[in-house]
Amino acid sequence: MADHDPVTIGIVSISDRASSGVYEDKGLPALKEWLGRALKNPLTFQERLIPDEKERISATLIELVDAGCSLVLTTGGTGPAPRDVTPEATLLAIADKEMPGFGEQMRQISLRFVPTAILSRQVAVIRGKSLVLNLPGQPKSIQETLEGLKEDGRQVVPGIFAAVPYCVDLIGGPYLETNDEVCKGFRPKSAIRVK
Ligand SMILES: Nc1ncnc2c1ncn2[C@@H]1O[C@H](COP(=O)(O)OP(=O)(O)OP(=O)(O)O)[C@@H](O)[C@H]1O
Ligand SMILES: Nc1nc2c(c(=O)[nH]1)N[C@H]1C(S)=C(S)[C@@H](COP(=O)(O)O)O[C@H]1N2
Repeated sequence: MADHDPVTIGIVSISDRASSGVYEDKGLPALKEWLGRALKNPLTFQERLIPDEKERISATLIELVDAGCSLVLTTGGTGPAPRDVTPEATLLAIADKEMPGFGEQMRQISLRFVPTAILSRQVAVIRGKSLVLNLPGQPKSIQETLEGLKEDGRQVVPGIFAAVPYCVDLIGGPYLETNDEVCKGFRPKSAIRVK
């Protein structure tokens, strides 16, 4: 059976300059492109491009969770600069639970690409039936963190997305199915849906 659960995904680009038109936003296109390649499910995106403002970020994340997004991905605003407040907006205002493994793994992956990876304070949280993940702002970091590092086709460091489908199962969301050549989602055998 080729049917896959439909899924609504919130994608949020957080950048003062992209949201005010100083430069073109590359975060939302990069997120859509990668998720479209990685998932077999029919996808609906809810897109937002907003400045680095804590209240605005929290309100946007809450709105997307309330709109039924099973997954919400942010990009940008995770660094140490005064206006980088995405982790605070994600944690303090909207989290039911923190999921520290995602941020830890992202920094491990990113260290294979840039030594400044440790400057990214990204977090992941559960709110209701939604998983909210912060990614760094550099557009190329989206693929790097979601997909991990491959060398000669071999997965050297797993991307964080490998753990997303099972996490979404556990919070009562749709059954996400990955294109394994992009990113192989991992589930324990007992959680694999029989076709
Ligand atoms: N949404 C985006 N679209 C295109 N490029 C971006 C975007 N966000 C970040 N970048 C690029 O990545 C770099 C580092 O991102 P960072 O989030 O630290 O930006 P920033 O210096 O805080 O500024 P801003 O919030 O105005 O994007 C930026 O200088 C820019 O070159
Ligand atoms: N994979 C990856 N992670 C990365 C980067 C990158 O280029 N690739 N840039 C780093 C840098 S320079 C910073 S300052 C932090 C925070 O970035 P942000 O404020 O754009 O979210 O992410 C880090 N993580």
